[in-house]
Amino acid sequence: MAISIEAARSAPSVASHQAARLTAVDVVLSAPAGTVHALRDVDLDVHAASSLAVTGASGSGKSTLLSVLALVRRPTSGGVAVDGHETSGLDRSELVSLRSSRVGTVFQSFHLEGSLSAVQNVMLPWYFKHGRTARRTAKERALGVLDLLGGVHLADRRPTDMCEEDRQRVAIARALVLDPALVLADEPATSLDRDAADSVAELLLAVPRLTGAAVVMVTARSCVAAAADRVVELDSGRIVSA
Ligand SMILES: Nc1ncnc2c1ncn2[C@@H]1O[C@H](COP(=O)(O)OP(=O)(O)OP(=O)(O)O)[C@@H](O)[C@H]1O
Repeated sequence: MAISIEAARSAPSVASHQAARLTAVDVVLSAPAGTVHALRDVDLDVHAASSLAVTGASGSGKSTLLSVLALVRRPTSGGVAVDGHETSGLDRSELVSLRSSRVGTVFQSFHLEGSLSAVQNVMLPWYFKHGRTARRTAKERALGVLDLLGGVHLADRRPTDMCEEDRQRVAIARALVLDPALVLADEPATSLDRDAADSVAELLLAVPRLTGAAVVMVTARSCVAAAADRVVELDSGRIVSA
């Protein structure tokens, strides 16, 4: 049985706290010509069940911000909390565990497994977390999320037999299958034509309403940013408008 929109809405809620919180975050990176201050004194609350667009010129720190939120890059200084969990005291395996259970990521180039059907792709994070023991539950959950995103008809198709918009629909479903508090997307529609890009952006911006997750999306398109609940603009690693 597919999971309905109502069931997804009643999934564990993050409403009692922020989906993510950055406090005075600095990221300093080593570069051949010296050091680069990729993020400077960034304070940011990502509210549960809301969408946030991140904009800024090339090199302003957008991808670095997402990598910090994804718990992939530790800040040089400052605090990061995801879904109410402070991360500064966590070791690498604890960070990986928090990321895999509470953060979903949507990649520009989909990163779907071509030899698997859509529903099998969506089930993958479930298998990594729970093993193959709960196969039936995994499939029900995957079909439910595909249904939620208007993609249940794609379930048995392989990524190679779909248009790019539908591939990204499947990739978004995969990002949602473990019911994350936070979904991150770094320019998720760059490789798509304008109409498909709009549909993908629309779908991502609907996720907070559909599942209660917060969505943080890097976008260069002002119309997409304007459709988000909030916009932050970065300039040389600083938030210049929020
Ligand atoms: N691995 C790295 N090592 C050193 N410097 C880096 C590294 N990654 C990014 N930088 C630098 O950090 C700054 C911020 O980069 P970042 O990729 O976060 O910006 P961006 O806004 O996402 O840019 P773009 O829109 O071009 O992807 C830039 O000056 C960049 O050159």
